[in-house]
Amino acid sequence: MKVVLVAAVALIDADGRILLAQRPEGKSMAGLWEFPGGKVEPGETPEAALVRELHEELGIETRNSCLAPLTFASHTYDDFHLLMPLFACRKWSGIPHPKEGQTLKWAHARDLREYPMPPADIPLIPILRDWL
Ligand SMILES: Nc1nc2c([nH]c(=O)n2[C@@H]2O[C@H](COP(=O)(O)OP(=O)(O)OP(=O)(O)O)[C@@H](O)[C@H]2O)c(=O)[nH]1
Repeated sequence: MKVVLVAAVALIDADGRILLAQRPEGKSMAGLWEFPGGKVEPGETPEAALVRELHEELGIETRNSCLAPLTFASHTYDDFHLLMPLFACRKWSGIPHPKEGQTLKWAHARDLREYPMPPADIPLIPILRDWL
């Protein structure tokens, strides 16, 4: 089974809300809400991948030192196994804008269950709720 490394981040605002992005039509798992992030390229660190993805997907800037490891997901999909470290980030510059057709939503940790998420993300919800 192919193991795919994807870095994801819980961006947390001053009110303790978390940024979710809804996968656009036409992509796998369209309509589900996920944490910003993406595949780690060969030779890239998860932190560098996130700094890059946050710039590309949301138009915001952050740095490695603002990304704190929180937990991870390890989930077997039909065609690959997803290994996804989840970082927490409270410091960035700019305002997140959907640059790739996503819909963005700031959600309170207690409301996360109301957003349909990919199966790999489900075990992360109680961890975020307890941590925030
Ligand atoms: N960014 C992100 N990806 C997630 C989450 N949960 C989860 O299962 N994934 C999966 O991890 C992969 C992320 O890859 P990506 O963001 O670079 O790729 P993509 O969706 O453009 O490509 P894809 O069409 O190949 O799925 C996707 O298969 C996505 O479904 C999550 O919370 N955040």
